[in-house]
Amino acid sequence: MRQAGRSLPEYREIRATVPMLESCRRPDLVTEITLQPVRRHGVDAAILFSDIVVPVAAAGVDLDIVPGTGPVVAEPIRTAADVQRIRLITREDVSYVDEAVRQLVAELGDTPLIGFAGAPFTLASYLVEGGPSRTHAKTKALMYGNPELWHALCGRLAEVTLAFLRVQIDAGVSAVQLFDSWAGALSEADYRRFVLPHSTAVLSGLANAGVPRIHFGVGTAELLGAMGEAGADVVGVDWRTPLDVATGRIGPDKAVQGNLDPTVLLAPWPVVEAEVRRILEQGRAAPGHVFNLGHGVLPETDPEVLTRVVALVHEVSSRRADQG
Ligand SMILES: Cc1c2[nH]c(c1CCC(=O)O)Cc1[nH]c(c(CCC(=O)O)c1C)Cc1[nH]c(c(CCC(=O)O)c1C)Cc1[nH]c(c(C)c1CCC(=O)O)C2
Repeated sequence: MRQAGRSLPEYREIRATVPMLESCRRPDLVTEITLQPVRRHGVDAAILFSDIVVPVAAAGVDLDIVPGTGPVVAEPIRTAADVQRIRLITREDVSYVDEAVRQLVAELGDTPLIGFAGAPFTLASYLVEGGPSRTHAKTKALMYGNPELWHALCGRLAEVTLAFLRVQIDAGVSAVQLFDSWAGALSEADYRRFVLPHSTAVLSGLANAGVPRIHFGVGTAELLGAMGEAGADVVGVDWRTPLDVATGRIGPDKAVQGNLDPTVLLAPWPVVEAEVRRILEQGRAAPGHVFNLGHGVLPETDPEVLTRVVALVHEVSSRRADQG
């Protein structure tokens, strides 16, 4: 998720003079920004500072990340010729990511680094719409109206994504997360027909890579089972579905990640504490639970509250470990 960064003054200071995409392409800044939440909060893992559109830009798509809006594409992808414009990427195209990951792995020591990429549907939505969309109307119109072109686009995006994740894994990340943030816009039937094959191509392509794979979306209560089938080891759950219910849908053989509502962090501490404890309890239904928010940290979050949440999660889990 766009997580800790935006709430931190030290992050805002760096970003005050450097545009988002440029900061993702400078290994020194990627390293510093990635380390900031680890230093400040003592989280158990670092998430690489990058963005889901970084590999798409490296593949030749003219785009920018506009503050307060998100990714904006200069010429949206709508035809077969447009799909051809998305090149396959090599390590050289994203050498700054390769370099940043190597630097980070050296600096982080025992703290694992999580790499990531956007999943084909969520990337396709930005590319087809030309920017963020509430309804994903143009994306769905293409999907329903020209399935052949849709599958060509998602097939190409799956190849780019797989190549991007392989670069990160070769450089040393300990786990990867595939973000299908907007998959919750689809019915399960449409998800299975139009999206699952492409997300499966990415996740199953990494089956022998030796790192755990996390698959995340928002508003995916009805899709949790299908998203688990895409081949992840861990399924991310937003705050709408309690983790024990989610485990019932995903099945007993996969871990879960989540699922604190990011807005709860704006509430008084006793409310936050009760929610964290409830989530840790309900997470016990799964064979593993990665405590996290259900989506990204809101920029107005008080960083002190985040530090306190991390400490509370550590306290509860170490007490549990003592009790066997
Ligand atoms: C959908 C999506 C995007 N980017 C991402 C997703 C999938 C996860 C999710 O659903 O949150 C993933 C992402 N983006 C970013 C990270 C790195 C981890 C982190 O620093 O938190 C990660 C994992 C940096 C970022 N990516 C972005 C920021 C904010 C840039 C800033 O304002 O400083 C960060 C830290 C920009 C971005 N990039 C995107 C959006 C919607 C935005 C926010 C636009 C806004 O509200 O201003 C696309």
